[in-house]
Amino acid sequence: MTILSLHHIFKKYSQAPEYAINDVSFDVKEGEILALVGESGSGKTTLLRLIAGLEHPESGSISLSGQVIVEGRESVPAHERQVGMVFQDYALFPHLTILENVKFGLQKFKGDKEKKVRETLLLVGLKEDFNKYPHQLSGGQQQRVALARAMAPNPKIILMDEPFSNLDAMLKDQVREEIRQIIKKTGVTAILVTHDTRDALSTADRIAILHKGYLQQIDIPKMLYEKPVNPYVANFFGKRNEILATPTAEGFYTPFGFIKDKKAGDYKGKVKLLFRPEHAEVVQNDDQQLIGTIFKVSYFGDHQIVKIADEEGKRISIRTNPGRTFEGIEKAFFYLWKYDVEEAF
Ligand SMILES: Nc1ncnc2c1ncn2[C@@H]1O[C@H](COP(=O)(O)OP(=O)(O)OP(=O)(O)O)[C@@H](O)[C@H]1O
Repeated sequence: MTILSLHHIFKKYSQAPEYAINDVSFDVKEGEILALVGESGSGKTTLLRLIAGLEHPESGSISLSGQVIVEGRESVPAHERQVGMVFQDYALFPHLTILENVKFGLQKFKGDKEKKVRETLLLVGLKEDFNKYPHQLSGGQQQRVALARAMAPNPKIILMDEPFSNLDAMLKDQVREEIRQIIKKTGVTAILVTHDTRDALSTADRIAILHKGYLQQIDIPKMLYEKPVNPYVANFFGKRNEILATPTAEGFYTPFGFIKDKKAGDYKGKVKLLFRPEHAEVVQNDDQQLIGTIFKVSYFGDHQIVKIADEEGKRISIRTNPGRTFEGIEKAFFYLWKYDVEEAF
């Protein structure tokens, strides 16, 4: 069931020459985790603030839980929207204890506040002394307190702005998984803003990609990765290799050799063959169609990237398993098992 709907939202800041948000529409389902991704300035934070009621659009409407909260310039004030916010720097009050910080979010709560605070802190996995102050906690623990404070009043949706950006790389992987589990356990709907594609891919059920205030695509991670609707989306999740090729009725001539493919007959001018490093395979047998010079092999623990150059020195990258050795090997045979074709000019 849909819990949040945005319809044709436009937002322009008064001093800015361009719209920060351009005709953005999408729905979020109940219990879903949606990641808003995009490079700096793409409009992620603006969109989050529009949903929270901290900014107002020029036009468009937003509904939350069946209630229209924004209709053009008319809107329900932020504090009446039942939206929980987790800020990038957690925004915990330094002079309040963990318990008091979470209790602060419950000012309008009618029941036993103390009990609710303790229940929520346990829910987010905090077993610490609740009378500690924020500075006595690790980054990951502070984030849980911020999440508990946002969740305690039972909001309809939780909005998280760059929730993982203050954590170091080691902690990040663990915290991402924990936060996802907590959100899923409670069944709350969440939108998180991130510029890190790994955050989005590992935490979200669906991902929305923004570029210059325009929504490019919203879909499950696999679809964004495998079926990007445009080159911007395709390149957002890691660069793709490009090989310039000449099509014939039988296949594509490339600087690395000939690729048999009847599909080539559909093209007239030069084309680009686009593929990700994991969509090609380096092989030992020399009856393969493609060959190049090994330029560099980089080891990353769980995989290796082999850079292969054509005669002019133009390189492509192929991912291989970490056990392969390339010592003393000059030439590599490879094939592409999946690629897109685009007209080159
Ligand atoms: N208060 C403001 N006044 C004027 N322009 C603003 C304001 N806030 C944001 N903008 C502009 O609106 C656009 C979108 O900004 P926004 O902060 O939403 O992007 P973002 O994707 O969240 O970026 P970042 O990842 O850097 O936080 C940018 O061009 C930005 O310069």
